Amino acid sequence: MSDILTLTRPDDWHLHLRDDVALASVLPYTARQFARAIVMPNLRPPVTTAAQAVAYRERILAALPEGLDFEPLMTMYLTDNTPPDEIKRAKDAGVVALKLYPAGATTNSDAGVTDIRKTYATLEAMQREGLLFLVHGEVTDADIDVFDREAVFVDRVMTPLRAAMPELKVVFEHITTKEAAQYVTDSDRFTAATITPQHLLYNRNAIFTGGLRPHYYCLPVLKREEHRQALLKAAASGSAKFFLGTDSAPHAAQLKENSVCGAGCFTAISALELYAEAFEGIGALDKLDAFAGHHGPDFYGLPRNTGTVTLKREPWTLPSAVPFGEAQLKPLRGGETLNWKLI
Ligand SMILES: NC(=O)N[C@@H](CC(=O)O)C(=O)O
Ligand SMILES: [Zn+2]
Ligand SMILES: [Zn+2]
Repeated sequence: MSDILTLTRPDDWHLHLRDDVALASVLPYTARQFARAIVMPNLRPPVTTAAQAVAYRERILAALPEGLDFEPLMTMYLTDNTPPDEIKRAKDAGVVALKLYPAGATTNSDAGVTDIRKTYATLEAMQREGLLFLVHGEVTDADIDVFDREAVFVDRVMTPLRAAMPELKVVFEHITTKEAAQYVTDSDRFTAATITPQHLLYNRNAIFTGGLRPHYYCLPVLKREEHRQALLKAAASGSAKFFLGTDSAPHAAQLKENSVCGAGCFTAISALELYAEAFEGIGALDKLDAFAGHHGPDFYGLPRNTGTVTLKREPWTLPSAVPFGEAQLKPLRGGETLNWKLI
């Protein structure tokens, strides 16, 4: 059993960096591990135009500490009213993808899409221009059980969408169920998925162990053990359709530990260590390099990174809280021991 793990320098294909002082607080954690990240556009107000994406990119680069080499890959927030002609401007501005937030599905999704068919002309423009479509895959109907929202999304939205837009590259973000893993496995080369560390490491019991644990609450919510097993199998299958996307989603601790707790787990501080633990747990450490460093750039049509990062088997204790502007941020697993350490 080796105590050193050298990986192709990875990218994070799903990341929330927020803005202003929050951005400055969390960006260094990502930039020390990852060469690039797909930056989510669910700011308040959301990043809905190419010009806003360019301005956000500038703010990220301005917040990047000296000496860290990191490239933010920008996305835009799709609304019912995103004009098809904004897609050309997006492409010219270097935007790589648009994001679907079904209205009401998750954090800052109130400006999201109310009916995907309203956006088809814009999706057609994306298909033409080669922009990717990133999907928060949950239906929002109040009569659908929160644990079933992803599986229902597969039938009600994904299947018709793929039929209508067969050559649009779609990333089913942060998948959490065996239904989604199966759907992506069975689909053609235009569909892929990201998987978070928390959905590989935990089932829904983690939210309820000894009391309600807000820092394990994200959306889509953690599922039953059989789903976690299906995700592990997909991630370690070697299939190029599955790749790393942390969905690291910082929320101030006082807002997580509240009568209404926002959805999101902060994992950027120890992302690679968490993935290493998950892959090692099923004896698949040899599959981590391709999952973290190859499949993402290949699907996006970008070059793989040339550098490497190294993890060492060395127990260390994750801080229980870190600064988040004036507030505090509590990492997933904060205060606990991790077995791998990025060096
Ligand atoms: N995953 C989450 O629970 N939260 C994300 C939004 C998202 O990715 O759905 C956030 O922005 O906080
Ligand atoms: Zn989401
Ligand atoms: Zn997210």
